[in-house]
Amino acid sequence: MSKTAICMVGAAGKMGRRIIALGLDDNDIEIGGAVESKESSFLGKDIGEVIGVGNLGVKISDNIVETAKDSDVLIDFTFKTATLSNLDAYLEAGKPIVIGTTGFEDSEVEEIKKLSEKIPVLLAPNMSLGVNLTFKVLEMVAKAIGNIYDIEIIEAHHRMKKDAPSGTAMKMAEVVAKATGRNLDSDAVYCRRGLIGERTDKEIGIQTIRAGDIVGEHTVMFCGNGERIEITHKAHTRDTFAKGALSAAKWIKDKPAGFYSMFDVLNL
Ligand SMILES: NC(=O)C1=CN([C@@H]2O[C@H](COP(=O)(O)OP(=O)(O)OC[C@H]3O[C@@H](n4cnc5c(N)ncnc54)[C@H](OP(=O)(O)O)[C@@H]3O)[C@@H](O)[C@H]2O)C=CC1
Ligand SMILES: O=C(O)C1=N[C@H](C(=O)O)C[C@H](O)C1
Repeated sequence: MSKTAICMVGAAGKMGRRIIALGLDDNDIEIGGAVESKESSFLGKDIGEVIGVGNLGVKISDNIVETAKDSDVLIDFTFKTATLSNLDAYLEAGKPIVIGTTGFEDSEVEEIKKLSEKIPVLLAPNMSLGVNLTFKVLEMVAKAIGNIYDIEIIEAHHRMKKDAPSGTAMKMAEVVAKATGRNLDSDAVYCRRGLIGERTDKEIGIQTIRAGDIVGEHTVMFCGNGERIEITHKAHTRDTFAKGALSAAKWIKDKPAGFYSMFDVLNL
């Protein structure tokens, strides 16, 4: 297998740093480029120096199109407004792209899907094997008992996370809503306070915790009278997501234009 050169957009961020560090340990990956925002204090610095592994000869740039020239695949872990404002540059770069950024509204996902008519795009709110397997388990459980038992989703993340609920929690909600014939626009309840009255059968509760350095935890509860099932995934390290992003980059390198997810990479 020939090597896959990656251009990391959001290179100095928490995920960008781990993807580059693990990429350096991977014989099938090369670091082709590193991109940060126009305002970044890291511009012009070597990404290897920034992540503490010594000079790699890869300077951090704010020019996506130029930087992507030395890469096979782009990887974006930034912030939703950054991803959306970079879409034109991604099209001009013309390389396959893996997007791990979260927080997109449905209309914004449609914008990303438009890009996938021209280039291969993989969008996934969570790149871990365990979470993607959990999506499948949730579909099965929700189909079996989701219309008899109450469904609640709880997610917990570190204090620096900017979007809520997490992209993973929203995907879990989407999976159980689809499996039980519900509509998140009308049936999702994001937090409760005050004289809220009895719970309805249809609602899917989605609760958010932000605290300390929690990497990422998701629990979906199916609660009946006399018992409950809790399906939980806990990420112990960001490397779990970073490894998934690198697998996705290798997988998408030779794919035709289209809209892909981690299910395609993992054959789920
Ligand atoms: N799919 C998955 O498996 C996972 C997804 N995520 C998601 O990935 C995203 C990033 O997470 P995380 O790394 O923790 O966040 P960070 O804030 O640590 O990193 C984001 C990086 O992107 C940079 N950035 C901002 N705007 C631009 C721009 N226009 N062009 C290039 N770079 C830019 C930021 O710079 P600055 O700080 O200067 O703004 C920062 O360095 C989030 O949406 C998160 O939810 C996270 C983990 C796993
Ligand atoms: O911001 C994070 O850290 C994470 N974000 C993703 C999400 O929003 O689902 C995935 C993971 O849980 C970590």
